[in-house]
Amino acid sequence: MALFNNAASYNPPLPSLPKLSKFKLALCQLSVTPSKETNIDNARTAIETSARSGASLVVLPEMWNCPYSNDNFPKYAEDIDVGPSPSVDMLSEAARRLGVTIVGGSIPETSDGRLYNTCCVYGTDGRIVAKHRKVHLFDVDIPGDIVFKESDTLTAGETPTVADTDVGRIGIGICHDIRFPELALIYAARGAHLICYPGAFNMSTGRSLWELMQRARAADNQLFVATCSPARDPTSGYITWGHSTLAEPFGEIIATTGHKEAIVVAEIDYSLIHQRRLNLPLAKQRREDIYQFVDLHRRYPGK
Ligand SMILES: NC(=O)CC(=O)C(=O)O
Repeated sequence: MALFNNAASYNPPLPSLPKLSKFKLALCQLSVTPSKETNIDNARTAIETSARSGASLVVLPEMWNCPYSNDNFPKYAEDIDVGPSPSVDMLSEAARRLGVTIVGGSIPETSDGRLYNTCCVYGTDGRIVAKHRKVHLFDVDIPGDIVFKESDTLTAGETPTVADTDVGRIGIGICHDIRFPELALIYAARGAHLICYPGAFNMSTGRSLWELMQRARAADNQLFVATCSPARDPTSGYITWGHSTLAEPFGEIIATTGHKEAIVVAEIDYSLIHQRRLNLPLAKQRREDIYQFVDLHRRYPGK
């Protein structure tokens, strides 16, 4: 029985290797304070430290410039396209000055009267090469534990996002986006080497799901997955799990950290993608005679 309409064949290409196929990645697990200026200064310092450690790719957390709450999102929001945007200016300047690619975590974005949870990717020339607006908003209701409704203030993005950079093709998801294997499947089908998920899982979902989700997305799609969380602040209204992590194409964890402020530096070698896909050729074993994959974005580009 076909579960999906036969519009596209899911046969992820072996992605060709980018300019830099072996490089260091840094995950900056930043403390987030009520002062946006302090957050921007801290992020700049962490990026500089990462570059000094030899990182070619630096990843920041979800909502690194703004304590995570619906009250704060409008107060800390920046208009990325029109400006002013001190967070974007800092990231762009740092990427260019240090010659690193930056997956700029996420910040609240204001645009045409709406708010989004948005991640920009910066090339080594400082230009924004991709902008991802979180497509799955985090609405959760676990009575006695956690209630949060991003949809009270935020609007969901409409498209998957792939960035072509010096350090490969990178698919972007923001936190709750990691729970949707379909998004990761699209990135794999488009030849991504790595999926980056800036994220801020909380103490409840973090314990049970944070590691599981990233290892699953890496193993399902036989590519690298990197997550980057804010550091845990037990006094905050929304306490984050931490544990920023890099997983490889078999789902093994290459590097991770605890819940305090930290920079995780680890080496990525994309030849492992080829090796793992030879070891276990899932693309050839897939039963497209009984189920098929539809990449709706490819079918309706621009939607
Ligand atoms: N910020 C989020 O999307 C949080 C999330 O997904 C969680 O599980 O916590």
